[in-house]
Amino acid sequence: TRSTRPQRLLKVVQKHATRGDPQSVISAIDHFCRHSEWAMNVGDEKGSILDSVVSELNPEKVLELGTYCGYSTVRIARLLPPGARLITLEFNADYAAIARQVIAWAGLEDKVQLVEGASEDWIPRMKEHFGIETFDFVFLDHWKDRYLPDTKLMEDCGLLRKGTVLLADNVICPGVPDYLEYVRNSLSYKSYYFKSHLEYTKAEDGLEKSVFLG
Ligand SMILES: Cc1ccc(Cc2cc(O)c(O)c(C(=O)NC/C=C/[C@H]3O[C@@H](n4cnc5c(N)ncnc54)[C@H](O)[C@@H]3O)c2)cc1
Ligand SMILES: [Mg+2]
Repeated sequence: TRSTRPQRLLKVVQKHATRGDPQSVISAIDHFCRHSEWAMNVGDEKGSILDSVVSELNPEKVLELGTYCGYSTVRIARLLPPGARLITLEFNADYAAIARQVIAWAGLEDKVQLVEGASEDWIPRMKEHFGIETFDFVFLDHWKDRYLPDTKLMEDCGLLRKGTVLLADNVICPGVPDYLEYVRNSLSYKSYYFKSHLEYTKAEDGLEKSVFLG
């Protein structure tokens, strides 16, 4: 039977990227998605904004919701200081299997813990299962109707501290209206919109950076 797009993306990484070189993995995926098959990675343009937010923050404890093929996982993990940890949640077993191999090809498996399961099941278990007190940085890029409930769940589980940064992909396209309304109107967040484009296209999209105020 025909291969899947994530399988073809992994093949491109293994053919064109250099083992242990995260930038070559990122470039191989971006070239494939721009010239062969579009895929829902955060992409190079929004990815540069993601890079700048991570570099400025230098986070020790990072959570990513929605691994997909591991593109943003690699983007974030490559910038983390030694000893820092990224936990990424992915409930599709096929995508998780591809992402593990992409992350390994980039040589970042020591910084990344890919957990196969649903965010709503694992967010409440972060403290007892992973010994996480609070996260410094959270990247939201999973199903768009889960951004708001999962943010409230992280608040309720005490996983956010004064200064924790949430960065949400796709706040315009596909759009997350309920999440935007919440972080932009809640007294518990200071929110900023980074205007950009939907990955590999000319359509408008953007990232929303929201700082939890405690
Ligand atoms: C109209 C329209 C359609 C599509 C686009 C294009 C477009 C552009 C984008 O950047 C996008 O991020 C998306 C998008 O839909 N992303 C959803 C991404 C899900 C991944 O996360 C996984 N997952 C989903 N919920 C959970 C969950 N609870 N726990 C654990 N993993 C979860 C899934 O298993 C997938 O691996 C779409 C633009 C406009
Ligand atoms: Mg996205």
